[in-house]
Amino acid sequence: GSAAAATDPYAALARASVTEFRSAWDAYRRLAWGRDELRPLTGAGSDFFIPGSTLGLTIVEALDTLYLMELDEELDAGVQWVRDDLVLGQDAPVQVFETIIRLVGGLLSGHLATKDTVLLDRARELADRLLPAFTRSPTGAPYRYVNLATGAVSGKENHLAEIGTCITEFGELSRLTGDRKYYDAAKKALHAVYERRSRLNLLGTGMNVETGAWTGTTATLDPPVDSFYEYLWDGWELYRDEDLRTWYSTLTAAVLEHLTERRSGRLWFRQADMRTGAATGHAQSELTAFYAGLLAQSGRVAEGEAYHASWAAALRSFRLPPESLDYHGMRALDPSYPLRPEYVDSCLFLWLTTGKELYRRRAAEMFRRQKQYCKVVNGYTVVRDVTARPMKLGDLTPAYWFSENAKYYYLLFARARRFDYRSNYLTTEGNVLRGLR
Ligand SMILES: O=C1NC[C@H](CO)[C@@H](O)[C@@H]1O
Ligand SMILES: [Ca+2]
Repeated sequence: GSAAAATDPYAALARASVTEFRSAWDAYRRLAWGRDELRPLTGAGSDFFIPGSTLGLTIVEALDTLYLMELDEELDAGVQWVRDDLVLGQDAPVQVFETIIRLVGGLLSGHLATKDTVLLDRARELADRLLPAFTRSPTGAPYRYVNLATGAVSGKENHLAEIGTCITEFGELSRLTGDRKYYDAAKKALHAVYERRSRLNLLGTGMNVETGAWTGTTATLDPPVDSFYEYLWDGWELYRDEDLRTWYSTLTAAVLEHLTERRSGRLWFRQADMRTGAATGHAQSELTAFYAGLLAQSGRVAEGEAYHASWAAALRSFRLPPESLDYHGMRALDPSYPLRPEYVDSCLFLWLTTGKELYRRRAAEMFRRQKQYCKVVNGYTVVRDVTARPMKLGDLTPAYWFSENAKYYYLLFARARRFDYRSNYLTTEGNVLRGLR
């Protein structure tokens, strides 16, 4: 290779990131092609959205990763499956949030990568089937489920992340189709939550979308709230909607005032009563590790770096991040590791924001541990208990692994020719909506 390759310490990791992706992708193609997800130990497929049916989840989630890795034959096979075999009008309820971030987002990034208009048509058809969840809601906050064939809605008690994580996928659809109804529905949902914030500008965890009553009054960054905050900032970043920046700034100031906790010099985010601010818990989900990247992207670089350092310290106690930990004693509350991407998600965006090699080194360490503990004959599998020796493995390759982990490692190590490292946007599911070349 060129002289540069000889001196690039990440060239080997770049090649390895593609090799590891292919081990899982080839196993999926061989054993579960067209199914939502792969069970790598049993070598079977599994259903994510509708029992006994498929929406081709892993194929749709992998489309832009295949494009970035220049695996164009594989990409063509995936697009062909969407054109020939993806059936959307299924007479069954689907979870609106998961369908938007995974399928609408995956179809849109696949369209932006390939310019294939069928992928855009499918994204629009799917969004039109999901819209009744928003338009039938008295508050504008969407119902949790909608039947893709009949438009029947259900699940009036919904969570904040599920209510508020759609404005970038829906906004992109409005931009590409010229129809603002998608953006407007997503913004109305965000506002339905924002206008019910407490006097302290704190939010709860869930809402009755018919009455607007809070169903959970604990203020937290953990799921099921997490990406609500992410999409306020992202919506401002993509569409320069001043309302979204105001809502993000107001709510983030309250989070930093009432939820930050320093423990043994480490920065964490506790649970509190949304009305009084009184501390009510000190658990921390691994999913909240995304917040380190969001803080840095939204101008709070020091806090973002400090928070990522807390998770790097946690990784020195645990070989893989537990799903949830008690940061008062660094005890695993949920010892599973379902191949979560958030720690590496933040490595990528802290590296892009600060330029510090530290974040590529942390990502490389996580890549090595994922390979050491989660790699099996048919690709990668989840871990049921990271504290057991040897680790107890589960039997699933989550579709987000193809859209997130694998993509983030590649972008961090490979100097991807098809990615604009200076100007880009990735959704909470890792779908690239800006910056594909
Ligand atoms: O925002 C999300 N939450 C859960 C998954 C990854 O942990 C994934 O669907 C997405 O990143
Ligand atoms: Ca996410």
